[in-house]
Amino acid sequence: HHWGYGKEDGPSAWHRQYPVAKGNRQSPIDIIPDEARRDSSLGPIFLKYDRCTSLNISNNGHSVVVEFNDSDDRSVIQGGPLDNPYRLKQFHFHWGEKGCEGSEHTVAGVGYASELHLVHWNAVKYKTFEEAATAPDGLAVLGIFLEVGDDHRWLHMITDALYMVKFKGSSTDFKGFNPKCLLPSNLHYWTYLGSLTTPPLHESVIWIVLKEPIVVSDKQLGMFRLLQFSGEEDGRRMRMENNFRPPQPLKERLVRSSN
Ligand SMILES: NS(=O)(=O)c1ncc[nH]1
Ligand SMILES: [Zn+2]
Repeated sequence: HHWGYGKEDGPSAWHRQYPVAKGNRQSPIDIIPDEARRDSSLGPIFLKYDRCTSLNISNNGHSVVVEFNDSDDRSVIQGGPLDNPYRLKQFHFHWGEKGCEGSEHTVAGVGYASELHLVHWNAVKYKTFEEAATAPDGLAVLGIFLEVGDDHRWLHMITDALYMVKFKGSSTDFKGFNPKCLLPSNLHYWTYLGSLTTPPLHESVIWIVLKEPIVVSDKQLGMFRLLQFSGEEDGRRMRMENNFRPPQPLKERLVRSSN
């Protein structure tokens, strides 16, 4: 009996199997810009992504995930709140069924249509992603909001592949993709200490959430909703949408802001 996003197995039920769901540094959160502390010691983030490290795109039953070769430092994020480079492991999306909700983080109570997460791990201090994923400074996730408007000129490279991974457990080659094409022009960000937003909800993430959303069309977002939570053999069709966790209590945390 696996976790999901439905009424019975969704975010409000996760604490039964994953008690850390009620922990002190859970994600996502509602980011309140006026309450974030502008921190001049927070430098710019640097993203060095190598197109040769992308491997495959797959449907894991919760989202669509693009995985990367993380055997060296060809694709890393560094700077900002990070003490060393963190290696890109995968990116994935969260989205809703209509334009006004679907992101995980919200900004002053307002949600976006979707949110892209680029997941990186601290390969300087830890030997494997799995080990890093349970350490308080093990992961760095870059969050990028997607808002609905014109077509995104490069997102079609992902949406064109979605028909190949319609069902849970499907995967296909996805070589030569550089996720740098999915970044907004401005890399100003908020940062805070949080967790994975899906089970096991480990409190191991330094979150870096970009202030500027990217713009994608409703048509492009609609392609994500053609994906299924369920496998090909499953009788019931389960459209993949609303795969987002709502904001969690901030507790004693401070959100910092780059300039
Ligand atoms: N949504 S998230 O980026 O916090 C995540 N990555 C891996 C598992 N969960
Ligand atoms: Zn995510």
